[in-house]
Amino acid sequence: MSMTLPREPSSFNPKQDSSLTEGGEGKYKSVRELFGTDEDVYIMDAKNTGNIGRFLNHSCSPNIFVQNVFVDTHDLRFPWVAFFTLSYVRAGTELTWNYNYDIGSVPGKELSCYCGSSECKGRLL
Ligand SMILES: C[S@@+](CC[C@H](N)C(=O)[O-])C[C@H]1O[C@@H](n2cnc3c(N)ncnc32)[C@H](O)[C@@H]1O
Repeated sequence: MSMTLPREPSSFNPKQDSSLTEGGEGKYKSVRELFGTDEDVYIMDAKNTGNIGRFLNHSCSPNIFVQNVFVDTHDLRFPWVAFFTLSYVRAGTELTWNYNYDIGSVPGKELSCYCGSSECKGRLL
């Protein structure tokens, strides 16, 4: 018999988590500053921890796509972020998705794309 523990939305305040700060200085840069103070946003940041999905690379010709799925609540703020294949994928093939970042949207940040696709746009950011 398998038991499934209830999955609760968690709250997280980076300013209260001492593992993310060192000597009062922020150890990791928060992306919260990219949003306005009046914007009520939830950010899923897998930089330091997360499941295997955080290792999926971007490709300009991806073989999977991402979709929000509502499993344990219909609260739009707490979807499961699910990946589905776009077509048959042979075992051993790297799974990649299109990050769909807006190139030039993060001031001072440029990221070249190395997906290797013939349709590569050359940049992630
Ligand atoms: C979600 S992580 C993917 C896993 C990461 N490659 C790793 O080894 O931990 C996203 C980061 O991987 C890198 N990355 C993913 N796809 C890329 C691509 N097509 N070209 C260049 N860098 C990529 C970028 O540094 C990006 O910020």
